[in-house]
Order: sequence, then C-alpha cells, then structure tokens
Amino acid sequence: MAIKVHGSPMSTATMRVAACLIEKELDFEFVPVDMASGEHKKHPYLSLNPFGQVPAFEDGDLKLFESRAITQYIAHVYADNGYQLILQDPKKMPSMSVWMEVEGQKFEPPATKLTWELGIKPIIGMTTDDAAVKESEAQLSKVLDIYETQLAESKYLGGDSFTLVDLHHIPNIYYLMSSKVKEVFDSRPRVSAWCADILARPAWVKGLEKLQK
Ligand SMILES: N[C@@H](CCC(=O)N[C@@H](CS)C(=O)NCC(=O)O)C(=O)O
Repeated sequence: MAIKVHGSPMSTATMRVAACLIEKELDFEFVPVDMASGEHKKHPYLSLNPFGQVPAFEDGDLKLFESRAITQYIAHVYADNGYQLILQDPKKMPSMSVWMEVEGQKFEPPATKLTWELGIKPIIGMTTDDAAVKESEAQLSKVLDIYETQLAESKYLGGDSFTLVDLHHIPNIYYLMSSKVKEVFDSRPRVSAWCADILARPAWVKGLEKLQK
C-alpha cells in the first residue's frame, strides 16, 4: 500500500522525512497540509498527529508522527532499499545513537529557533526577533565547536559513512546557509565541508523538488 507524507513544503520536519524516503528510493504521495488556514490543528488531521504538527506519515495501516521516529522506521523496515542509512555493525551503532541524540537535544533547539527567525518569518511577513537570534547563535556556536572536533575523528557525525544522523541535520542547515548565520558554519572548516557534502546529496535535492512541485 502507498506511503503518504502529510506536511508542508516549508517545514523542516516534513523535508527530513521526504529526504529519507528518497534516499531509500521509496515512492510516496505528498499530501500538502494547509497550515495557513490551521488545517493541522483540526480534525481529521489531528487523528494523524494529535499534537497538531506536521508531518504525519502513513504506510498502509501504520500511522506515525515525529519526523525522527518516522525516518528510523523507514531506515529499519526498508533496510534493503536504496542507500543504507543505519550502521549495521553493533559496535558502530552506539556512536550513531549518541550523535542522533546530540542532533535532537543540542543542535535542534537553537537551529530550529534560528530557522524560524531568519528563514521562515521573513517568508511569511513576520519580524525577526534579533535578541532571540543572538542567543540562539551563541548556543549553536558552542554546539558547532564540538562538531568541528568530532569531524576530525570521522568524516560524518555518526561514523565514516553518511547516516540518519547527518540526514536529520540537513533541513535546518539548508535554511541557515541562506541566512547571516551561514558564517557560523563557514568559519569552522570541517563543519563547512560537512555541510557542503550533505547538502549536495541528490536525494535531498530531489526531496525538495518533490515537496515544492
Ligand atoms: N518534533 C517534531 C516537530 C514537528 C514540528 O515542529 N513541526 C512544525 C513544522 S516544521 C509545525 O508543525 N509547526 C506548527 C505548530 O507547531 O503548530 C517532528 O520532528 O516531527
């Protein structure tokens, strides 16, 4: 049965799921959710994501929300499809788990705030909160200092190959690379090279095209 992704082309969490499906060479139907009219806060959408957020995901009878849970489902259940996004070696798995947590707990809060302030607000005609930008930029800088050190140990954050860890970062980095915060990434050479590498993944480019079509 068909895979469906309900979401918005502007949503980083929706982009994360689309990029994952395309890395796994899985076809899916994108069902746009009209966030401007509040469709995500009403039934029937709330039956797909009770928190009233995008994305929501369906694979036959299975319904899921939370983008990172969805990507992990896809990577495990469709392990034999497309690009291998999880490290199969049990000895390498812990590093991947650590850095996946780091993305969700340390990188995501300031990066999402900055994406909202510098990437989304200008598009929807809202005013950027400069104090919030300053605070989040300082938090992000500390996280990226640690990434710079880690990327001297391995080519990608979770190990020597591109995995879900790196994929989870791409949507926020995509927005921030078109903002003044780009400098925070570019001033760290290994972080800068890693960003260029993961943003150039054909699956990411195709995922964006599919959502924006
Ligand atoms: N942790 C959730 C976050 C989902 C999320 O924050 N979605 C945003 C768009 S990227 C949203 O729906 N915002 C509208 C709202 O929270 O009301 C995930 O990864 O799926």
